[in-house]
Amino acid sequence: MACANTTVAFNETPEVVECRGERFRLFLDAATIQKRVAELGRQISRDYADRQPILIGVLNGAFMFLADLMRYLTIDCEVDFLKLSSYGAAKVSSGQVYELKKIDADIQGRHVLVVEDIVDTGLSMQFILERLQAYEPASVATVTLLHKAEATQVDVPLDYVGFQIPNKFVIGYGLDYGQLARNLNAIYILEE
Ligand SMILES: O=P(O)(O)OC[C@H]1O[C@H](OP(=O)(O)OP(=O)(O)O)[C@H](O)[C@@H]1O
Ligand SMILES: Nc1nc2[nH]cnc2c(=O)[nH]1
Ligand SMILES: [Mg+2]
Repeated sequence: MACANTTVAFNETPEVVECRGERFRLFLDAATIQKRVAELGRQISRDYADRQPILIGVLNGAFMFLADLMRYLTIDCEVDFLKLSSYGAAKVSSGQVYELKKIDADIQGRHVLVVEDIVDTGLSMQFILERLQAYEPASVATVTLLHKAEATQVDVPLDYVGFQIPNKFVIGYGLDYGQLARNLNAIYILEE
């Protein structure tokens, strides 16, 4: 099944998808993802029981994970977004992080949860954490659905991690390949 020019309905999870001429194999199915996101939601709700955090989603990749995670939070919370770009259309990080949109919310004195789809080299998360400190939040914690520990080059604190994954390129559930494949309901890994 191709994701470049074929519609994959939200309830379909093929074993293999083709995107921009590359084959990807099913790695984390929708049920597995939802179960883990629910666990993270429960854990964050417990940890923030006496606080009202603001979730900062990192566009574009984190939009789907953030939307699901918020629905598993049983505490009052707010949301805002910033937008970065580092991967471009490639399968490896450019090593350069660009800020494409700043946050709008005033986070001074607030409890911030940075929500990422993936921490790979760690350069995006490092850039975000440095930027956010300037706004003097009361606390900052990080949430990432995926972590490629083998690829992480910098020391960034990760407070909530959904899945540790191998150092391979993945797509789906918000993660793109040249802007495509974000709409897949599961996560697929590059076949080499
Ligand atoms: O740890 P790193 O090596 O910095 O990589 C992680 C970042 O790369 C991807 O975003 P990207 O910049 O490709 O933009 P996108 O979110 O719009 O897909 C991903 O969504 C993370 O934000
Ligand atoms: N789609 C995608 N984006 C990334 N950004 C950093 N790592 C990855 C990855 O493995 N897949
Ligand atoms: Mg991103």
